[in-house]
Amino acid sequence: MKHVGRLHLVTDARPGRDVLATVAAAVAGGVDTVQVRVEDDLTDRLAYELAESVLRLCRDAGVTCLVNDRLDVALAVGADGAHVGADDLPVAAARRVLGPDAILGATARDPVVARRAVADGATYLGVGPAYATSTKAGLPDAIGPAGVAAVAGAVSVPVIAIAGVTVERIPALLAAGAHGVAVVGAICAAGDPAAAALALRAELPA
Ligand SMILES: Cc1ncc(COP(=O)(O)OP(=O)(O)O)c(N)n1
Ligand SMILES: Cc1nc(C(=O)O)sc1CCOP(=O)(O)O
Ligand SMILES: [Mg+2]
Repeated sequence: MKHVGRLHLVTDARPGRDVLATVAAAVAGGVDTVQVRVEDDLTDRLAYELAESVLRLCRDAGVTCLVNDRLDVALAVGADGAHVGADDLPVAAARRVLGPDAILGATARDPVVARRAVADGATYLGVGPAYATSTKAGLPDAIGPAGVAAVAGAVSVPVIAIAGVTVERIPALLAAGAHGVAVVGAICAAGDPAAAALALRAELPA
């Protein structure tokens, strides 16, 4: 099984974004896990083709590649695993679909959901929103480092903090028990995604 990684890039696949160029730059800068996340209305065909291309970049760099939501796409391209949340397949079902060896991430915003997700087979937890974000609408209030700490203290799997993560905020998230962070805007909206990834990476343990 590949490693869960400490610096996750979640792709920003909104129209007009050059996802592959961003992924290539981010990987060069030190991203060690890429999660392919596409718009809900993107066709399966296009999601498959994008995931296949991202996976190729990841394989060349020895980086972990996960697919958000679409387990069929994850399996079809041979990704290292997938990430599911409250609107997706339940964690136990996702584990059955992916098999025992895949990396399976699950969203957990509190300790109760976190413990259940781990019992059902999650390899790691995506925990947030750590801070406010403009990247995704409809989220609950930010839980902050204290909320991340509550989840991290309840489970023994790696906790990946997500939402509003910046270079400056990483130390507080690590102190809260996060194993790593997942970002969209901090890399995808940066003028120089490779430099942005390098700066984030510098705040994380090896
Ligand atoms: C690392 C990580 N954490 C949380 C999420 C959110 O997943 P989910 O709740 O399923 O929401 P969508 O991303 O599907 O909109 C994530 N993708 N990655
Ligand atoms: C995809 C996603 N899921 C979240 C959650 O809390 O469930 S926050 C998020 C996007 C995070 O983007 P940024 O790094 O630009 O804040
Ligand atoms: Mg989801």
